[in-house]
Amino acid sequence: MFALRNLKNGAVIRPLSKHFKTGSSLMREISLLTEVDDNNSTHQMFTVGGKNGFLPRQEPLPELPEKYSALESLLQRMPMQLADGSPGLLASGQFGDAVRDELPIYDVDSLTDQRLLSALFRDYTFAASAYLLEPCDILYRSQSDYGLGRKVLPKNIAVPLVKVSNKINSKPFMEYALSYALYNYKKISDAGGLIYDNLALIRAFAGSESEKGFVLNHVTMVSHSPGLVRFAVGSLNAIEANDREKFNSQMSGLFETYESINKEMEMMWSRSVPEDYVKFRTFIMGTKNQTMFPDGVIYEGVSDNPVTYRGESGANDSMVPLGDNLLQISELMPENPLTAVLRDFRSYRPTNHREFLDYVQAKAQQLRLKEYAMKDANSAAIYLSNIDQIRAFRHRHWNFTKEYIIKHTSHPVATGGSPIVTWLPNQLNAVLDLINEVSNNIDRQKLSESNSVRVEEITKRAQAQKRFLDREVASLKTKFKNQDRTE
Ligand code: HEM
Repeated sequence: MFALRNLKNGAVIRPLSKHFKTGSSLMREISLLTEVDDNNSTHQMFTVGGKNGFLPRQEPLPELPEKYSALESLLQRMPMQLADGSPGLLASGQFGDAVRDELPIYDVDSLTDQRLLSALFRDYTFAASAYLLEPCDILYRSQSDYGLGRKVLPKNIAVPLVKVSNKINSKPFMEYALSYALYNYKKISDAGGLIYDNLALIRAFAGSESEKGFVLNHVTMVSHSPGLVRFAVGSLNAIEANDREKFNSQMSGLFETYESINKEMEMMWSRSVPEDYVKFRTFIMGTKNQTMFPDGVIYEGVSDNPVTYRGESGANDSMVPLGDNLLQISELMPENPLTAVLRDFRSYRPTNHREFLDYVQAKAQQLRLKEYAMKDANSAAIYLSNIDQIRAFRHRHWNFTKEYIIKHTSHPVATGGSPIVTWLPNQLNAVLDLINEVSNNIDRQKLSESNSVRVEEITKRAQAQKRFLDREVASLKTKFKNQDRTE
């Protein structure tokens, strides 16, 4: 059995149970583990830990076993451009026919090995998205219009996909962590680290350098997340022990980790060319709040009732939500339909991530992290610096969205189903407002010299960005329709 102790280096948090509820008295139920039983193949792949952070606890399985060779072969021949430069099935619009002709209904009933189940989930979701969106991609390439997707997911994908999803507790659709990004990398050299030059993609739609850069840049950012997990838990523990010095050092560690993540994010510009993004983006679109699927999708052999799901999106990453929850930003988001989308996004992630984030949110509320930070001017400055890192992330991210998407398409909805010009600014605005509020409540006289300069810089920048953002969104709203529509 696992020992329930505090999180330390190398620890994982137990795949949480049906028993978890948010509420102060139930906090202990998410007791943190100190030992990983890597040999236990029935433990889910995504267990948050001080060693692996938000990445899977074992490297993703890069290739399916021989028994699934028809699926493996389809996925290897699928990308627009294959490794040798020749066109794949999606380039000629032959993927759908190949699925119908070649793919048996694999029996997955007896499977319990989570590493294999996760690989099958990744691969069936790739096949499902390619199948459903292939007609949209063909039309978009000639007319910059997505038209309609396929309405029925055939049973040779739908049936095993739903079964595998149930076994790993996810929705039966392409997902950020479990499919496209965080379960889609392999190391080139086993001995090497999780750095960009040592990583390759397992599956792809376009097969281009830009798609590789887009996906793997997420992975290299998330490779810093073990620090986030350790410092977040450390900050909460420090408040519980009323140890201000430790609180400040843990929050400083958190700040430095976010800074490294933001620095890594900046590499996106050189690793993935903005003009290329719309070429593979079609395949990561969802079926919810998208014109391509006005009636949803029927999963043949599963149910006659159509279903819809949000598409793959970094919005399902856990690093920024961790900051939002720990720093008590989440509860300050405005109550509006856009914020409801933010909450809905949070259900599209591995269960253990979700439970960890819920835990952090409830614990930060219970311990009143913000209030604790604000009681001491220098703690407040470090707290503000962390909020500023969340701002830096959202600000750069908004710039990505303008350069990679808004400049190249008039489609009004992002892959996750959020309105393209209002949703991201909704959260960025809330963070800018919070910076203003926190900064106004810091007693500047009590700050060290360096913290004084830091607070001043952060405040001025946030005020300037706020003025600019408001004008920018007002202008963009005149060009994009239905930007208040979220369902
Ligand atoms: C070219 C690069 C990128 C583009 C064009 C882009 C685009 C978008 C868009 C349009 C959304 C809105 C949600 C939706 O899909 O409906 C979104 C959300 C989000 N993406 Fe990205 N993204 C990029 C890179 C990244 C990276 C590298 C990360 C790192 C993990 C990331 C994390 C997020 C997060 C956390 C959100 C939610 C933002 C919030 O809570 O305010 N994205 N992204």
